[in-house]
Amino acid sequence: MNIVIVSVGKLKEKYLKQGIAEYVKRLGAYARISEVEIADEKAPETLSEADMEIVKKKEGERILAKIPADAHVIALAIEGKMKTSEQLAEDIEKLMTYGKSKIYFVIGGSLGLHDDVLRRSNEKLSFSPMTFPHQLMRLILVEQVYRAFRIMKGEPYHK
Ligand SMILES: C[S@@+](CC[C@H](N)C(=O)[O-])C[C@H]1O[C@@H](n2cnc3c(N)ncnc32)[C@H](O)[C@@H]1O
Repeated sequence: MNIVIVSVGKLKEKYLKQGIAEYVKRLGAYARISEVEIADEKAPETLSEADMEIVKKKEGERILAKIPADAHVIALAIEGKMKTSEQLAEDIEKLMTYGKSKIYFVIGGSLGLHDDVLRRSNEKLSFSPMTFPHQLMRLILVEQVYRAFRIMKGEPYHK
């Protein structure tokens, strides 16, 4: 299974880099995991609605250019569907059973994901109704994907 995490913007915080690197290393025992960083557009607080749309559109085009046609795309979106960790594990296992070998998780930038990306996605996954910073979201996601593989394999994982 190839897991790709596509996210907008460069990861800056050292503590996040270390945390993500640790879970990527652990996940390596179960799947091929890679990260793709998309350049972000400047998004000052003063942007009009139309300018925000342009920012998201440009970032969205860059995201879509990285996604192959046969990928199963899971967009992270606050308004998406919430799942338990066990459900995520079950869903990844089902995708593997149905021969889907590429799962692309997509995390938006500070303004979120453009509708074109949401339309391309096969599902929208929410981690809660709260808004998380996109860089922190990467760490939370990679931990949950690792947890999913541990659950799938029936291996012990602290609750
Ligand atoms: C700072 S948030 C963007 C906030 C933006 N106002 C919106 O509504 O999408 C950046 C990205 O992190 C991800 N994200 C943040 N909180 C999330 C949550 N609770 N569930 C799923 N994804 C989330 C989404 O991919 C989002 O595009």
